[in-house]
Amino acid sequence: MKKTIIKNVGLYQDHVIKEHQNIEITDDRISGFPTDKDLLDRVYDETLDGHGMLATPGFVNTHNHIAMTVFRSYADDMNLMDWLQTKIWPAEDHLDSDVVYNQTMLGIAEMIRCGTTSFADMYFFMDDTARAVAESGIRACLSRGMTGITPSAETALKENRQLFLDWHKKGDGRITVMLGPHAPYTNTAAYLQRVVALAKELGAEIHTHLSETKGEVEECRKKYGKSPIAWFDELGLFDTGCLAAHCVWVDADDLDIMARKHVRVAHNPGSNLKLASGIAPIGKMLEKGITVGLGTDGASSNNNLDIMEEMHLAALIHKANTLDPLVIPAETAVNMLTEGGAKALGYTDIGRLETGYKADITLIDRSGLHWYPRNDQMSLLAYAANSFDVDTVLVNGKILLRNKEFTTIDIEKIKHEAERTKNKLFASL
Ligand SMILES: CSC[C@H]1O[C@@H](n2cnc3c(O)ncnc32)[C@H](O)[C@@H]1O
Ligand SMILES: [Zn+2]
Repeated sequence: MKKTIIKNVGLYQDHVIKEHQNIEITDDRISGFPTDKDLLDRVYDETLDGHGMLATPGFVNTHNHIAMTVFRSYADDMNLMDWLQTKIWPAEDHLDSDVVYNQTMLGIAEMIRCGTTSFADMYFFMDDTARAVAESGIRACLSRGMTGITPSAETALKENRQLFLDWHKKGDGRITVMLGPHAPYTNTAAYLQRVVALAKELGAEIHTHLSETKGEVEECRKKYGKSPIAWFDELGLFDTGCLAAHCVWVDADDLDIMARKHVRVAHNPGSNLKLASGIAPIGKMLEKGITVGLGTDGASSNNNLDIMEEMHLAALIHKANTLDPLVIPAETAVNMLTEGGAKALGYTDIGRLETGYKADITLIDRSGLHWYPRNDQMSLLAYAANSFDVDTVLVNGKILLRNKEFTTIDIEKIKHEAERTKNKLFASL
């Protein structure tokens, strides 16, 4: 049994920050909030000084294609379909397991440095992604992306099944697996029905892209006479639980279906802006009680994996889009970064700093000039803070970043390998 104490820290709970608190961790879970007096006769294996810091639930990145770090700043200023069809999909044919493993390590390091403790991913060579997750100590929800209209359709189904059998609830329980049908426009009804059958057989949830662009919705209506949300609902894709990325072009009927079927949304404001996809009606989703978390999407459409930036964007763009300054207040933005994100990934004991919850914790250094004067700390966190303030990151009670230094990752090796595998991939194009 390992006992860790975080002493004298600002504690974020239910949108309230209490100063001078202690957080006790036993193995992988928060075991209490002892008083200073309690600490006098307790002995700990590890002590973290939280003086000047704010402890928040670890940040959650609900939608990523992590190994796409290799395509960072490779194809910019294009819309989604041009970007996918002319640049990304042809280049992805040249990926291999060495590229995916090393680029995943780079992405994991970037996310940990930005305070992220868990992420959802959909990509290829997911066994290598799982290996990098297991080694680095981060938490992840992984799916093999599946496109039913390509020659890889059969292999993809087999690989996603095997990924589930090999990795679901593995890596000290840090890894979960979903099924990843890519999108309505890359799949057929017959293939999606096989995905649903597999989901029911395994008890697996679904991670997909839905209603990302106006063109996607128009094409779906023309082909099937209904919206992508209605089509996926009819095919049963929401029946075992679904994490849907984007949901930009959804109407009132779609929102009703999403609320009724408990579809959880990964909101990717940076990617939606950069690919000129549009702005999702997040205020309306929240009004209907739909769970919403934040995602970066891959590093090629963002172009970084800094989830605090997504929180800032989410806190700002919806105000301008709806002309309502109250649509996403500071505490809602912070909630999407933490608890909302954790719920979106299907976690039931992650996303809050409470006794019994997993010890996924981000410590934020509040010494920067932008943290002064101390008016409203929720506002400072949502609007003024940035990821350079992240000082310490714990996942499952284990310290992955301490005083802004990695504890499990050799960062120079990661940079070298990222450059090597990028050169290898681009030489093969
Ligand atoms: C089949 S694995 C995942 C697949 O998704 C592609 N992708 C990356 N970003 C997006 C996005 O915003 N919308 C749709 N598809 C996206 C990625 O390149 C892989 O091919
Ligand atoms: Zn995506």
